[in-house]
Amino acid sequence: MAAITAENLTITYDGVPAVEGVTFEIERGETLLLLGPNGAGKTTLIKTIACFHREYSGELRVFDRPPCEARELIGYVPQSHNLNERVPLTALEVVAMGGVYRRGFVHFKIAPEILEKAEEVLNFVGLAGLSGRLFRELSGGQKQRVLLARALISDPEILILDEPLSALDPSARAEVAAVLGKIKRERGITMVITTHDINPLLEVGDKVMLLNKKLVAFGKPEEVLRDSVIKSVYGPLARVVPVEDKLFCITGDTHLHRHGGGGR
Ligand SMILES: Nc1ncnc2c1ncn2[C@@H]1O[C@H](COP(=O)(O)OP(=O)(O)OP(=O)(O)O)[C@@H](O)[C@H]1O
Repeated sequence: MAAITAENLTITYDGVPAVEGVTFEIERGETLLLLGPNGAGKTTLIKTIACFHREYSGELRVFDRPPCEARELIGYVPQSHNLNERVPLTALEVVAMGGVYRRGFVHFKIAPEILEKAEEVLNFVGLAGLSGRLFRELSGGQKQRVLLARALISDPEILILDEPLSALDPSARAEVAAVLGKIKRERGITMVITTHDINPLLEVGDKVMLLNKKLVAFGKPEEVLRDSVIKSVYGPLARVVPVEDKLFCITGDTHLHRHGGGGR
């Protein structure tokens, strides 16, 4: 069954297109890696799938429903969390909040079954021992895993992640990528993940979309990650090279610059 279907989808802000004429389909359980340069429309597309943005034309279906009728199926992890870190919330409380909000109202006291579920998902993301630690005192990779747990607590059918690896160092990126792989293998959740750097995520990606306002390419990683395709968006120095039997995509985009993995 298709999890997400888009046909000739154009998304606008006050009539100005940010995403134009995009057609694609993602099956249940597949992971889509959404790649593209700054301003390509990645966040716009995922916000529209998650019903945070509604100005679009063409067809968009989430499990065969309009996005705004499928909201309870979607877990969304934004690029920067909206938690006020001056409030001393523990990791467990942050995760439990995901379970509370999903029910449409705010409790002052979190129900024991939600706390129990929060412990379970924290364990799933490998943070069982840190449930009592203050969120603000965690490392970047640990925070990102707590935010994943917060989205997982409501058992979403689709998990949408906006740049889950940005601002993390290489070892934290590998940690978070490993948890995403576990979510895919063990929970079979459909995922849409935006990224500037596709390399740490290639293992989890079933499909890759290269977006640059219009859809440049869409398909299996080996179909999309070809020199000619990558060069058409990122310029003549971009390329795809095999490294130890895996593809490595050099686009000159953020992470590669910051951490010296190659690039322009
Ligand atoms: N709220 C908004 N109002 C008007 N225009 C917007 C709004 N949000 C985004 N845009 C425009 O839509 C286009 C796509 O932006 P979007 O944030 O979706 O790109 P992106 O690929 O996620 O970029 P980045 O990688 O830099 O986050 C840009 O031209 C941007 O200026």
